[in-house]
Amino acid sequence: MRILVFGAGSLGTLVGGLLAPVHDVTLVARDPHAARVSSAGLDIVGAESAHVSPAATTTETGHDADLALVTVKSFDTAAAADALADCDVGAVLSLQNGLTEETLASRLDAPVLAGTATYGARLVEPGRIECTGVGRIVLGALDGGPDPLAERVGKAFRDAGLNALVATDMPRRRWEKLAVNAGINAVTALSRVENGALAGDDASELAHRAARETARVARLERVSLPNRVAREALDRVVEKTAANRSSMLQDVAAEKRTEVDAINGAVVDIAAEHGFEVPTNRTLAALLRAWERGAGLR
Ligand SMILES: NC(=O)C1=CN([C@@H]2O[C@H](COP(=O)(O)OP(=O)(O)OC[C@H]3O[C@@H](n4cnc5c(N)ncnc54)[C@H](OP(=O)(O)O)[C@@H]3O)[C@@H](O)[C@H]2O)C=CC1
Ligand SMILES: CC(C)(CO)C(=O)C(=O)O
Repeated sequence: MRILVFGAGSLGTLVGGLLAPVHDVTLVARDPHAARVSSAGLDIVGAESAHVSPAATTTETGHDADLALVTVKSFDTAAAADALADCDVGAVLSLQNGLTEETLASRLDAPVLAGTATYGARLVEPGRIECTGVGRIVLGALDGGPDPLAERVGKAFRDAGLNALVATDMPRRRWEKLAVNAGINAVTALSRVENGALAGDDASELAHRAARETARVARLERVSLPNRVAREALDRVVEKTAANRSSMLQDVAAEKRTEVDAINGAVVDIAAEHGFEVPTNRTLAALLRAWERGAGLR
């Protein structure tokens, strides 16, 4: 399969690198990373190890591919979609956090698949990517149900040895992940604690409230996500990732823009479309945006 990875930073470089031994992979990345991969190849270290040689470029448009993986941060999704509109791609799959697929689908003619990724990735230096945890990629039709395209993509990923599952219930899975991220990411970023600190603390009640509100909005969107399921999913992730610093906490610590707009902000916006108020998500989003403005990031 000819696979274009649009936005090959941490996650995109890892997934593209793992796909490269079997597929024709092109990383669209920034220099000096793109130049280094082009000239000397890519070292994958950590929980996976390999030396691979995908193509790498900073050129955003004019590509021809069977599949485009979108791995830019959620706030760069619209720009990525506009660049992909000037490529010839057969299908698009987002592996991002937050609700980004709708932005892609509204700007692109190619079919857009939904995806979630729990692999951990960190770009150590140009040309060197660390796999910090072997997770799973789950993908499927954006509206749910069986999908031959998703099956083909899932098989292509598994052929390269990736842990990939094709699911027929992506709407529920996306909203469940959103509920987890709405609770854990925002609360850990604002209180500067590891995920495990949410267990049994006052802050855990706040995270649970954000997740419950998200589940309620999911149901308004006709996605079956009971509050209990969202709460249990959050508790499970807190337990399994207790030592993790959430991606949003890492962003805040590095003074980088966060993905709040596609997480808590998306919950607020979609709730508003239904005339529904989500005070916890609204407060968390307002605080994170205030911090971003103060840090000159928006
Ligand atoms: N890292 C991880 O372990 C995981 C990440 N995710 C999700 O995956 C997504 C990506 O995260 P992550 O990989 O960590 O983020 P990164 O910031 O490491 O990677 C995104 C990369 O895309 C680049 N980029 C943006 N626009 C362009 C463009 N037009 N042309 C070329 N390159 C571009 C960025 O460059 P620049 O910064 O210079 O703009 C950056 O290098 C997020 O939604 C995240 O939540 C999900 C699971 C795990
Ligand atoms: C699951 C969780 C909360 C793990 O830290 C995550 O997705 C993130 O940090 O973005």
